[in-house]
Amino acid sequence: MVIGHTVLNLARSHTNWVPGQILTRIVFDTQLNSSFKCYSSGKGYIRNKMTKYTIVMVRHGESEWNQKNLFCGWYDADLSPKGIEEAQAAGKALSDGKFKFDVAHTSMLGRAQKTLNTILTALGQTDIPISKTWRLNERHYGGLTGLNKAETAEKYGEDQVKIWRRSFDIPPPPMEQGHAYYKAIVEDPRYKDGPSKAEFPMFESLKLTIERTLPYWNDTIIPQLKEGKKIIIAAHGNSLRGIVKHLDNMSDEAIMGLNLPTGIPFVYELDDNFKPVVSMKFLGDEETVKKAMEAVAAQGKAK
Ligand SMILES: O=C(O)[C@H](O)COP(=O)(O)O
Repeated sequence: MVIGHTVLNLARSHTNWVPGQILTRIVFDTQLNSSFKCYSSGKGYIRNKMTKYTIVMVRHGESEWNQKNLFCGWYDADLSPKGIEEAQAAGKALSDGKFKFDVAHTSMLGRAQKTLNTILTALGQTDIPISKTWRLNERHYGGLTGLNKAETAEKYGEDQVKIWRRSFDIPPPPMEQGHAYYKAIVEDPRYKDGPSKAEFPMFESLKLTIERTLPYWNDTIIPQLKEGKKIIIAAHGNSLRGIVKHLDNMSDEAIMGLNLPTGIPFVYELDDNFKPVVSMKFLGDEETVKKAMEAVAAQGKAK
């Protein structure tokens, strides 16, 4: 059975699970025809590697541009009312799970920062240090920024939109100087300390996104984990997909099938080599997570 087989392979590659303990985890379907499958077994598997570090990540709540189904990227769209509710629910889930954090990391974009603040408010932890970095920004959607995803699929075809949205290394077309949002992004004073002119993207594939996100993971997040800090990252669909791909050592093909839902926190437990002992454990019920992932995947369908 494909699902069980996939779980076993993923599990073995991470941790040499052995039978005996209940485990529920999200896995990726090898056929890539749906965003993910859930697997839960009464027999399950015990990990024989120890969790040394725990880190929580969350994609921001629904933004106004998610709600309108527009390619957003580095445009600073606010949270929609539903996105605020999602952020509040994320805070409640973390509070119910008794999570506490020492530090938080987020992007330069308001939707991620607001999600983080809403969560920290729910946890009574608004006083912890918050680091903001462009390296956790959403991938830059280039010339597609501001276009409606469904209309773009009607015009260029769903396959092309899927390539733009989910291929590993095929970028969207660049954002030209005359683009409606060029100035709003390039001249935004929040970027005065970086990225440099040379680093400032005009488009990004997932590969390029990972190339600027991973240095932050390696040089900032990992050292803090080593210091014993409890960390939450509030960021974006594609900057987080990059981190997930790295942590789970997913192939360029497999990552195409992953669509992260808005506003549902997920937990990674890592061993002493920063390899996952538990991958992407969502703080939400399976059905809700599954539906939310499918809805993200469907944004690129023609109407
Ligand atoms: O930038 C955007 O439009 C979204 O936040 C992520 O979009 P995607 O799911 O189409 O990659």
